[in-house]
Amino acid sequence: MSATTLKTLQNVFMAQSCPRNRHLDTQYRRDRCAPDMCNLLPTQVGKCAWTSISSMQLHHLAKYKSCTWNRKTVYCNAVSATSTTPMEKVDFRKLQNGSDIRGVAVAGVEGEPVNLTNLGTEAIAAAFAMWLLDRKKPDASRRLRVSIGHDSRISAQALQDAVSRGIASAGLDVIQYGLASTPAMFNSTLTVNEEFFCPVDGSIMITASHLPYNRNGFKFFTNGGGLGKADIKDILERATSIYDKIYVEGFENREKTDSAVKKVDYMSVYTSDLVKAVRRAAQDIEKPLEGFHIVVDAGNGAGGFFAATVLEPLGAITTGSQFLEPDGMFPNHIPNPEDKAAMKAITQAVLDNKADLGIIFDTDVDRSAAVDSTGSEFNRNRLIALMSAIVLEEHPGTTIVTDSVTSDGLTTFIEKKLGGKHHRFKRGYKNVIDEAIRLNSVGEESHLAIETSGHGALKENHWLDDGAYTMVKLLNKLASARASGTGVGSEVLTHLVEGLDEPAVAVELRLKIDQNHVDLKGGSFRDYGEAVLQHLESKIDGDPKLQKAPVNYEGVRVSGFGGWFLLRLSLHDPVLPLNIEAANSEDAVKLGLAVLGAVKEFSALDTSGLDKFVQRL
Ligand SMILES: O=P(O)(O)OC[C@H]1O[C@H](O)[C@H](O)[C@@H](O)[C@@H]1O
Repeated sequence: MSATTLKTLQNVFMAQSCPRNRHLDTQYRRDRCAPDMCNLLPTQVGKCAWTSISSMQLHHLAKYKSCTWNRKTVYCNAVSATSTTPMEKVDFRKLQNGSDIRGVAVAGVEGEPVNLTNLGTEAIAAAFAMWLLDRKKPDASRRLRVSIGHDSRISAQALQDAVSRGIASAGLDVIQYGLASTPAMFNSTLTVNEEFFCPVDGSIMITASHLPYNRNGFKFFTNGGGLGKADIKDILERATSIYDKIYVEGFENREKTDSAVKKVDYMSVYTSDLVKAVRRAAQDIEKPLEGFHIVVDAGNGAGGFFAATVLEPLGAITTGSQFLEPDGMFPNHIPNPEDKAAMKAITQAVLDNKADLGIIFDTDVDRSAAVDSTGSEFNRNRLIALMSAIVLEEHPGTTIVTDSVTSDGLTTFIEKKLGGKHHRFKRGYKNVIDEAIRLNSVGEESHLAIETSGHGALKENHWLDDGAYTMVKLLNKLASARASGTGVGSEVLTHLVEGLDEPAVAVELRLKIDQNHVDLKGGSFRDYGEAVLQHLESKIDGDPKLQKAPVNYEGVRVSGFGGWFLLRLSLHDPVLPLNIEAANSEDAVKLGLAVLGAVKEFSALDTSGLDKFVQRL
């Protein structure tokens, strides 16, 4: 049997769907660099220089504009498929997590076997390339190109190589960014800068966001935004076919694919755009944050760049910033603004350093939160309130789209104090962003889509879900207030959220569904969860002290006892998250009891957390 490679397989698929791509792939194979050709001569300016390169290869290289690049930012290396690991069966469907791909990439955690292997990753990347080729045909001047970035996880390098092999196997150009943020990856599909091979046609971020160190995954982008659930399903189906074919035909004689990979310091482009945005907001002052002391906590994720390449060029002092070094074991705290220990760490850093402001990011910098100089958090509803105040100053009356677990006090604040409209939608950053885009398309103006999780996206920033840009909006406010003499320090921000009614009690309890329980009768946890919700709803209908929210897009949201609760299905897990907010513990417990009364007969539901909560009085 002849050796089967991902490349040849890919050619079969491509030849079927796109004959022109087969030509490009042939061309690409001729052009690609053998390992010994990949030493970039540092003295050569303007053009890429190769050692031992044939005139034929040079001819082809010269043909593509993408081979003219800036020596300062580009290096070349080879991606070779050298793994000799036996192939294991992969259930690709299980890797889908909403609009992301997530899996276990590192062995060693009991009960969590690796299901995101290098070979599986190669197949997924090849499948994304095919998906892209179906939507976007390369023109004669260049091949399609895909940028690849990663966060600080310990599996990042191996997966980056595997993704590169998968993309190159389909005949697409690979541009590696190394350590990067998720929003920067999306941004690379929009940037116009040929020196950095931008815009790229597609982009892949290797990240599992705030999940533990052994996980990893992928987010995919085109200039239309992040791929949605249906696209991810499609990619995983394609990956299954690619992988199964190799699995059946054998992989041990697999031909090496020594494709050239370009490496670019794209983060310098992205961060200089952030710096420019703040300067613009402060009447083009070079150092509008001069003298401000701002500490950053990157939680050892990818966000450490923000201190040295955004804040410092703007004049801010960043001493006392912490956990800026990437460390995929996350030794200090989970990089996630929703995590209490993480918020405590940045708050402490602000107080210890007597800083004006603290900024915290999640691992891949699509989420963020802040802390003012007194240690008061701009997180969850308070961050949404602050961002709403800023956006509504710029766009009076606009609609703010949020996730479903936002408080009643936030609605009152946005609508009564700020004069905007609060559209409380579903949980999930993609849901919130897509809803804001939809509202605009039907004539309802919206400029901000933001979640309590710290994900935020603005229309002015291409609906890019960007934790760093969210923080830039706060910096703009600080800088412009000082430039116009209307305020100094983070009081300017604190002042903007005055009047926000915050409940004394706000809890989230996550009730697990045991998927193997007999009560599921072999059905899915989703069906079971829906049955719980339906039952709760019917109980509420008969209770005069409780009122269902007149407009609600997710789960069962109920007002009563001066507070509210929301029980819904988690987007990803076999869990029913329950949020309760009330003015005091007694009322919060009454709300908890109303839920418990309705759900206790569902024996597959673990209500122990709720039991404990209602006994707290
Ligand atoms: O439904 P849950 O389990 O609470 O998770 C919902 C959350 O999942 C992920 O973390 C997404 O990034 C968030 O946008 C979303 O809000």
